[in-house]
Amino acid sequence: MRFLKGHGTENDFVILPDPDGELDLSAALVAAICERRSGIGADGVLRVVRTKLSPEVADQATTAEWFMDYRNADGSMAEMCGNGARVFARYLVETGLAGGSEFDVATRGGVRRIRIEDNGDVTVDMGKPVVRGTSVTTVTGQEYEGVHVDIGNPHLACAIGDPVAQLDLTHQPGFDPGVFPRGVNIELFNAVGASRAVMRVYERGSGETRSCGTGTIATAVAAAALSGETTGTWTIEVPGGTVVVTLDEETSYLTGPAVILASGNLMLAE
Ligand SMILES: N[C@@H](CCC[C@H](N)C(=O)O)C(=O)O
Repeated sequence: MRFLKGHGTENDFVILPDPDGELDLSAALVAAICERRSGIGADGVLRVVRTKLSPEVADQATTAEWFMDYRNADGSMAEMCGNGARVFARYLVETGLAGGSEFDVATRGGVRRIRIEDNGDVTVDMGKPVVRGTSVTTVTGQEYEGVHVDIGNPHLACAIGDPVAQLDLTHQPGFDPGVFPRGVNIELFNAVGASRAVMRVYERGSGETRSCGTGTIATAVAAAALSGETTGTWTIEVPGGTVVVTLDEETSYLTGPAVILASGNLMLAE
């Protein structure tokens, strides 16, 4: 099985080209691939398959030729992955499967418009984030309140007073399963000045990662809300780098680098 490895601000992915939809990608195989010692190691898998051959998103095939079939490191499926979409787009461009500076990609969360910037960064139109109220998380016994943001997938973005660098995120933070029956991605951030935040994240299905694109959108929404705003441009610093989030009346945009760094042949059993 051919594979590539890539990352977006160190949120890392194994890419599996499967244009004709022949791969039976079980949760166990995904978890084995993502395992950092006995596998290749990654936060998730991006299967590249023709949209028209993927019944769950076939209705998107009129605009998006390629479907980003995203899986978390534990093998679970997610609706959307912002950094994954940037890396997926980089793969399509580098292999000639997509041309021009703008094109669409199919995802479980709907069609996402991609723009390749002049400096090589990739921008994803992430759609309009929906705020669904507030909830709380518990990290090493400390409770933090946050904003429940839906950006295709569920997030709880919490502005905290403690420095995020000092948090212990080696264990699953607590959350209310009544509010998040399918689990939740939890962002903890410190707002720095008027339009900057420092964020860490504990992702559903992957644990702590060094960046989360959808999480940076949720953080921008929560950070903006602190000053009573719903629009603006936010720079979000994550352990793996920096991304820019723009919120406007209609939608949100995620901009940042995306890198393909290796390719090879995977010999794990299919
Ligand atoms: N890292 C991603 C989000 C991946 C999905 C998430 N773990 C979930 O289960 O919802 C991103 O960059 O958005």
